[in-house]
Amino acid sequence: MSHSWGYDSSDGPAKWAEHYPIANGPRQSPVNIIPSQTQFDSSLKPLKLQYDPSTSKDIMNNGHTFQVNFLDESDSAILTGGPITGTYRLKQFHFHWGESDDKGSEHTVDGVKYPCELHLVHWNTKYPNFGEAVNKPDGLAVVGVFLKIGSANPRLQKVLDSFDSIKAKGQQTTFLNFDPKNLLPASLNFWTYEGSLTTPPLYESVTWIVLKEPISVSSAQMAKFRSLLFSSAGEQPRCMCNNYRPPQPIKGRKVRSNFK
Ligand SMILES: COc1ccc([C@H]2OC(=S)NC2=O)c(OC)c1
Ligand SMILES: [Zn+2]
Repeated sequence: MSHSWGYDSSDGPAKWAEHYPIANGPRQSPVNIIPSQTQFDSSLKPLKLQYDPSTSKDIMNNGHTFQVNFLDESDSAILTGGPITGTYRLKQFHFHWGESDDKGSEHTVDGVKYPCELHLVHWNTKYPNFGEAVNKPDGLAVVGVFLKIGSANPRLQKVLDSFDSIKAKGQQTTFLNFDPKNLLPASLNFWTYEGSLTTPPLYESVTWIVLKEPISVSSAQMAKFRSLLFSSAGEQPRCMCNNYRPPQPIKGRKVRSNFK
């Protein structure tokens, strides 16, 4: 049975290595991206995200974040191009955020934290399913999108409106006809590097594709993220926030960009 973990001082990122020694591995995520130390790679292909809103299924509070799950039995919602070879299928997306607007993202840029970071999770169809792909070195491709405080983002509204139904851990509700393409910025300029899951089991299975351009979120919308709970219904309520891992050592890895 997997060991319970969280984000408090008693069970958070500083303690994960006790039960998940890969936490100190060679390709851990997130990392601090230092643009002046990244390398432009002209061989990187344009990123191609072909999503199908009819594949969105439900939205759930898993006790660590909330995630929107997608039907992934066919190549309806796929990621191709960029740094990856082959076809990766969209499985879910979720977010990480802080207790205040000055922190919350997992990746940082020149040490700058954003209030929130979106992860669009895709698995390599060379494997039969997500469960088989999740621990393979080329198993996953996660597109990371920063959220920056500004005007309210109407494209987040359907997600925010579902929060009353998934306030507590384990709660889930139908979430149909949502197009995650609407959560992407105008530019698909990206940084890419080889990394890992950012929570236990911390598998070193992720090709990271972090978009340079953030999308907007208002401070009021961020406050709604913080209305969710880590705790189950009936338990002492614990605010779902600060569910981010800090940047990990780069350990000689190169971060490449598809832009100059
Ligand atoms: C079992 O599936 C998992 C488990 C953990 C993660 C974490 O790794 C990243 S990245 N964000 C997370 O919350 C995951 O995301 C792809 C998928
Ligand atoms: Zn994540």
